[in-house]
Amino acid sequence: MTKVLVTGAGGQLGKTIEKLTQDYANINFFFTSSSDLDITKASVIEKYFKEYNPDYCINCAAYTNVEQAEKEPEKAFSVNAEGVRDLSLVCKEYNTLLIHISTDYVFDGKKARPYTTEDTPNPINEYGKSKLVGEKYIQQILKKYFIIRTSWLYSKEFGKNFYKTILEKAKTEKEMYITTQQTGCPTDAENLAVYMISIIENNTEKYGLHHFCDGEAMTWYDFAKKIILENKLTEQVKIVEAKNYRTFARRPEYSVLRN
Ligand SMILES: NC(=O)C1=CN([C@@H]2O[C@H](COP(=O)(O)OP(=O)(O)OC[C@H]3O[C@@H](n4cnc5c(N)ncnc54)[C@H](OP(=O)(O)O)[C@@H]3O)[C@@H](O)[C@H]2O)C=CC1
Ligand SMILES: Cc1cn([C@H]2C[C@H](O)[C@@H](COP(=O)(O)OP(=O)(O)O[C@H]3O[C@@H](C)C(=O)[C@@H](O)[C@H]3O)O2)c(=O)[nH]c1=O
Repeated sequence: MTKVLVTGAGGQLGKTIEKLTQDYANINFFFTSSSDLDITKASVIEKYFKEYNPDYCINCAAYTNVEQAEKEPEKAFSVNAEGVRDLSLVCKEYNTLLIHISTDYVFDGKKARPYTTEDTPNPINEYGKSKLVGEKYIQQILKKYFIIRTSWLYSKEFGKNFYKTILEKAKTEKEMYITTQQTGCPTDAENLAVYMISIIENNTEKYGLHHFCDGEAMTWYDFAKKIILENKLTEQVKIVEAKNYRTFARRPEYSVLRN
């Protein structure tokens, strides 16, 4: 049996992976949440690896609050950069293959065509900066790894995401103002989870940096309209184009990833 340790498993992606595990009888998953395995505590990481000795570690642990990261960047860096560094060091010690998730927000959004893995990142917010440092640590410490950059992740079931926020807002608001100033690819967490598990199942050796998204580029405004349509709420709520939706963090205007 292949042993897979999943960190940050209480979040959107971790829970999505957990839901799929019954389809993979030859993989033994071990799920840990932030309260069991805190990746900012090196000795705790070490303890879990010693006990479980995993073949793979899927790291879903991250500080993902883009707005809040501007106000407390040190917290974002502690998890997304230093935590990832310490996890990589333990992966090296135990010969565990790390599958790590990164983000489209490592790019500045000035390009007009899909970003490839060859494009130079230049993050414009603290979340993106912290995730990029995390990527660099992995590349420095490990010879073999998978870094999978994805974008605009949503699960209809788990966690906090734009899809669920729009449905929640639709319960109380008649009009919703949604920005047209960013373009990206919404990605269903289930598709990403299946992709990551397929790397393990197939013993894939295409190590390195990869981009994975669902492939249909749109603005957040387009995505909100889609969500409302899909949930048959067009009579109840109107989606209004916003050109100046104010946020604390800057976000890339264009962050479509080329798969
Ligand atoms: N959400 C998105 O739109 C996108 C996400 N990504 C990346 O995908 C990955 C998964 O994101 P997603 O599931 O959506 O995010 P979530 O915020 O839903 O999940 C992240 C999980 O990490 C946990 N966590 C936070 N700090 C620590 C820590 N120190 N040690 C262990 N666990 C910790 C959180 O636990 P707790 O809640 O208890 O703090 C939470 O359960 C992340 O790497 C993220 O950067 C990439 C692109 C898009
Ligand atoms: C709720 C809401 C948001 N917006 C805007 C704000 C922002 O510019 C954009 C997206 O909003 P959110 O804050 O939900 O999304 P955001 O937190 O920016 O999502 C990002 O999360 C991190 C973790 C990633 O890695 C990215 O790929 C991306 O998914 O939509 C509106 O215009 N109207 C609204 O009513």
